[in-house]
Amino acid sequence: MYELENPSENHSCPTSVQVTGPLFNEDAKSILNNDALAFLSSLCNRFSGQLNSLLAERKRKQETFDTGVLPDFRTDTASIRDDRQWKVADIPEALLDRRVEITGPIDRKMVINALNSGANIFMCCFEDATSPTWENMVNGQINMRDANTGTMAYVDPKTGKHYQLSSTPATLIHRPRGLHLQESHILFEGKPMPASLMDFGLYFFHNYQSRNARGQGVYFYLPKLESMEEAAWWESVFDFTEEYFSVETGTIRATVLIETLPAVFQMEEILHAMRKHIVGMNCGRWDYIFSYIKTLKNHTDRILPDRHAIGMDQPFLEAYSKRLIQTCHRRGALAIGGMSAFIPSKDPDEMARVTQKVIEDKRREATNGHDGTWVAHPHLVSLAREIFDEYLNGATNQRHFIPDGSFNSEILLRPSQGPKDEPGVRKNIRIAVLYMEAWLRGIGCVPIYGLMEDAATAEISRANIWQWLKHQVSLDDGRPFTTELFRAWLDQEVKDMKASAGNGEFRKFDEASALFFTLSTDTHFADFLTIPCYAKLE
Ligand SMILES: CC(=O)SCCNC(=O)CCNC(=O)[C@H](O)C(C)(C)COP(=O)(O)OP(=O)(O)OC[C@H]1O[C@@H](n2cnc3c(N)ncnc32)[C@H](O)[C@@H]1OP(=O)(O)O
Ligand SMILES: O=CC(=O)O
Ligand SMILES: [Mg+2]
Repeated sequence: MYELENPSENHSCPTSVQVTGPLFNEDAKSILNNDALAFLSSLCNRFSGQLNSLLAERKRKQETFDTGVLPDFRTDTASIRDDRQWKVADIPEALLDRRVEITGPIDRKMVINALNSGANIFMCCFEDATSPTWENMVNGQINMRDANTGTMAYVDPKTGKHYQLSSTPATLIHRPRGLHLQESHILFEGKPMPASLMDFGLYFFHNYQSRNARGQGVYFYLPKLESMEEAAWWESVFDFTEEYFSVETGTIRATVLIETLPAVFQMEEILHAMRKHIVGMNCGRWDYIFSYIKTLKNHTDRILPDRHAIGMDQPFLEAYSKRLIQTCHRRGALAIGGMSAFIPSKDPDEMARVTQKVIEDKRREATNGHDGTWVAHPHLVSLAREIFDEYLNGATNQRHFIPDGSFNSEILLRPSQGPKDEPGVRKNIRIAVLYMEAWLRGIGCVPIYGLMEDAATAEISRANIWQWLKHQVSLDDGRPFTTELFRAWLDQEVKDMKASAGNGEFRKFDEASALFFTLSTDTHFADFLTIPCYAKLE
């Protein structure tokens, strides 16, 4: 049994938790009220120590991969995989039809636009698409609260345009920050609290009643898990929370992103560990590609070619998608596809190309057996819906379909071929610097060269460059890719970008390029670029 604190009592502020960020308005004060802080304190008290051990275990595993060991299926959990009987809990009605899911950052206008977009689901992203300034994170919670009570409205100060929620909004799913991130504006016992617990805890605290009033539970997308132990940790957080607030087991429902290479070898175990709360898994393809590079960074036989040559038709990615579908459908869970990063263009020729790319991607996913997919922009919702409608033929999902094949470790790890050239390096430099520059200004998702770029996609550019430098790969024209060459190209590109950006707009260029140079040339590969960037955020 847990020691419960009654949430209806008016707690005084728990001394173990200290808010150091400003409570900048009445809404911010109400989000961080004493009862909410008491709950955060209970979560930290019970779960932050375990979280530190899980993060230490990630490092330990990575050290073995760095010595040349390859990820593989676990022998100690074979009985979970071999037992054909168990299934995940029944999926609630509100989460059965997920043909189209729009994702987006947490600012007020975007939240309203996404909820009104006609998609089945809106995955509101506190992770890849958000730069976690204190103001962004607190405002994000205010927006979530108002979205769930249905009272959300907004007037754009630039255009005067008025926004309000439609009567049939998408179902809201909250994506908290990953386990690796901390929130430096809330201290638990004097140290920054786990960001995942802050986002999860505040979202649950402020929304479980309004969601219950709509006849729905509280839904989460969980990012960047690496093992069944991490899944079991989340399951305990859910059990604890449901007991703390005296709500039914299964009030919380989660969809887990399979977006790390270690996790693809433990999908059944993750479903099993979370079987009371999990409803599905999602192919978070961008972080997955990043994780492939990161996990295998020392393996010279698996260096990835240029980022732009890595599409879902690569054998290792095709196998990942199909194995995820096979695993989910066998266990009664949904298998959601990933994000095509193409975004609409005002140029008709470019728009025709984008449309074709998105159609190809969504067709591939529907044919593989996914139950639904992600889009990055409201204008792509109907395109994705038409394709899934066509393939699902009137049904809301295709859980009955189980792809054939063994999708073993050989194919999941199969090396990829493709170009390694100067234009690829230069593009990676530009994307990484432009993205980090925006992030340092509090913007977590930006359109760059017709693609949506967020923390996951920018990581691929950063990791591509680090890996090529570490191994001094030979470019296709025969030149070794050295630090000197990189420095010269980085300086040229930054000069160019500054010139075309105009005065004042890109205030953080120098900071971003200095950080990027260090991240790319350091002998130690930083686990996530957002960790050193966060230290510079405010
Ligand atoms: C790898 C992953 O993790 S994927 C998941 C995380 N990433 C994301 O969620 C990315 C989501 N997409 C976006 O953030 C945006 O589409 C961007 C930043 C790429 C482009 O945004 P913009 O430059 O504003 O695009 P654009 O000018 O075409 O927008 C047109 C309208 O659509 C809205 N819009 C665009 N994308 C979205 C979105 N994802 N959600 C809600 N509204 C959106 C804009 O707010 C704008 O609204 P307005 O006409 O009322 O002003
Ligand atoms: O979160 C999604 C991804 O592709 O990364
Ligand atoms: Mg991701």
